[in-house]
Amino acid sequence: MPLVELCNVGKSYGGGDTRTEVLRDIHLEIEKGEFVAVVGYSGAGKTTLMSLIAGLLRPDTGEVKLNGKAIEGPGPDRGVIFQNYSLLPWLTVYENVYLAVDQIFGAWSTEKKREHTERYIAMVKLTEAREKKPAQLSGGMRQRVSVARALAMDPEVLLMDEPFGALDALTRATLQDELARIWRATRKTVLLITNDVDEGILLADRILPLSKGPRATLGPGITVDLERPRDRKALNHDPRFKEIRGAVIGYLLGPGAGPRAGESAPDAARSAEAVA
Ligand SMILES: Nc1ncnc2c1ncn2[C@@H]1O[C@H](COP(=O)(O)OP(=O)(O)OP(=O)(O)O)[C@@H](O)[C@H]1O
Repeated sequence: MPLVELCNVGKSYGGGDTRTEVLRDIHLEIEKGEFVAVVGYSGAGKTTLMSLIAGLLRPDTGEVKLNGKAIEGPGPDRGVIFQNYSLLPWLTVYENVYLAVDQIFGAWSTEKKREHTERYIAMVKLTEAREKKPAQLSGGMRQRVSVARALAMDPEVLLMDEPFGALDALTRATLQDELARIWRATRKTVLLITNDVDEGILLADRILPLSKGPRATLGPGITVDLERPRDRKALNHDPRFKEIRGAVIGYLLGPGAGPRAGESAPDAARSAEAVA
């Protein structure tokens, strides 16, 4: 049984003349321990898809399941990381993570909760910044806190919605490498939503392209059979990497999947268009 399963899912916003069908016929299965990336156009419905799995939205049609059971709302079995950090500004790095640990593992001894908190802060290399408040941190550091907090809650699946989208290119690359390292160490099930094709290929086992909206749907899964750990510099010269990139971009730019007015293309597709 897949850990996460979406079957024939559809979602619209609004009603009457203003009704927009954002997602249609979404089928998705994620196995335990798998790292899946959904890559798609801005405005196509990526956040809507994530919110359905997070339990923040209900589908109009179809079913969204975790471990075979319909998702009724948000829960600690799904750790969600959004683009805009969502940390509590009046708490330190340590307190932000500890609060989440305490909510989930309230029955543990204080000592055990402290150790657990410290371990995840160390995992994202923030031990030295543990007493700082979010306003004193860079965007990359804030997002590391979000990752530590989500992982410390030990969810069954980590849902990441454009987690590095607000970061500069160098910080983004560093955090991608850190996420890859953490994933290798934890083998946590991850669903990453991104508009960056290369990010998806660098990190995931499988890429699912999301076609243009409205009525966006997932294209055929593309397996990323590149050895790990993956070296971003070496990948640029790897023929298999280029093949996978070509397949994803080919689908996204192909008939029926390209951008419509008001939407922007995923990063690599945009540069592929410029070259073409
Ligand atoms: N609450 C809402 N009410 C009405 N329309 C909405 C609502 N939320 C999203 N939409 C519309 O649904 C479409 C998909 O939005 P969504 O945020 O899921 O896209 P996205 O792919 O995550 O975009 P981005 O990459 O820009 O964040 C957009 O056209 C958006 O304007």
